[in-house]
Amino acid sequence: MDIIFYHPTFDANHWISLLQRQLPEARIREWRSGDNGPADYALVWHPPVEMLRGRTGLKAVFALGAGVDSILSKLKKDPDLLPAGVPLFRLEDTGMAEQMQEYAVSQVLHWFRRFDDYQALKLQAKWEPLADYEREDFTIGILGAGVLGGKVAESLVGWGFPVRCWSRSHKNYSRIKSFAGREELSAFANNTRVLINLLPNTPETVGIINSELVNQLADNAYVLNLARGVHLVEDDLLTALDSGKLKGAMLDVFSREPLPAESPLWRHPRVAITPHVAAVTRPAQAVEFISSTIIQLDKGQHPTGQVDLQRGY
Ligand SMILES: NC(=O)C1=CN([C@@H]2O[C@H](COP(=O)(O)OP(=O)(O)OC[C@H]3O[C@@H](n4cnc5c(N)ncnc54)[C@H](O)[C@@H]3O)[C@@H](O)[C@H]2O)C=CC1
Ligand SMILES: O=C(O)C(=O)CO
Repeated sequence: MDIIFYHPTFDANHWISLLQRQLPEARIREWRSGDNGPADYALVWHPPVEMLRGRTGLKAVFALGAGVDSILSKLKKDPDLLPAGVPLFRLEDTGMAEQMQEYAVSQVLHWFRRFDDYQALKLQAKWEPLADYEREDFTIGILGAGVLGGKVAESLVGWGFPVRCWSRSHKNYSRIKSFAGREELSAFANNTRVLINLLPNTPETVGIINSELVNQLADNAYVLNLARGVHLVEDDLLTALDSGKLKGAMLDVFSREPLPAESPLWRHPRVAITPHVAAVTRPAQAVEFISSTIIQLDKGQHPTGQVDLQRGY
């Protein structure tokens, strides 16, 4: 079996040696421009069109991340980016759920324990104990209840918060309230105090965190955007922060990355920012998932993780 690998920044040698350990029989190489040699599988991130053009003999292409929005948006502009009929797989969890849980739980607890208020008081040298927040007033609403959103929901239930999620179809959770479809979005938003976004970027989800949605949240709500910048209408967020509807926001992703220095988000006192690091690809776990998927495909099985190109995730 021949495997080609391309990533603009990852250490290809490290990935190839991890893959070789899992798939000792495979011939694995870093793809470079001009390489038209044989390939059964391709592992890619931001691949040049030349890499996969016409490779209809591939058994699968693996995206080296959870979100496939960038590859699908480039595919719309250039249908040669992926060979027709070849399945595209994405990473499912591979260590990202744990990272998302760490991020979401730590920030929810930060807001719940009013560390944002105490930081503001500290800057005024004020010693002032504040009233505690109650968990029942701290409903967490998670947009997207997939591989990552589902795990984040479970961890917040473990901390005793009321948790609800919103997805395309209803989920059968015992302690998480499930809402589905546009018709239930308002009911989901109503009384949500912390809105966490873990949706994929598709034409249906772009701009979903806008004034209309934010105005339906509980007063003094918070927004945690962990998915993609285009989900959030940044001007609407700033308006809601300045009107007092929102108490704070923590953003990991932005419609333009890196976030330009002139963005008012950098200077807003109630906006916290991280540079798209909520959950990064972990090579060893990703390689384990990819190798096991390859083995299943070679046996004619139907592993999970295949992207539905029509649905867009
Ligand atoms: N900030 C970061 O570092 C990272 C961000 N991400 C983002 O997180 C996203 C989610 O990842 P996974 O949980 O693995 O995806 P997933 O595909 O397992 O879950 C997606 C969820 O969104 C729901 N959904 C999709 N379209 C919908 C619609 N139109 N209406 C209602 N619900 C809808 C699905 O029902 C599902 O519950 C990725 O697509 C990626 O953009 C992923 C990894 C790292
Ligand atoms: O895997 C993804 O989709 C990411 O955003 C990685 O940072």
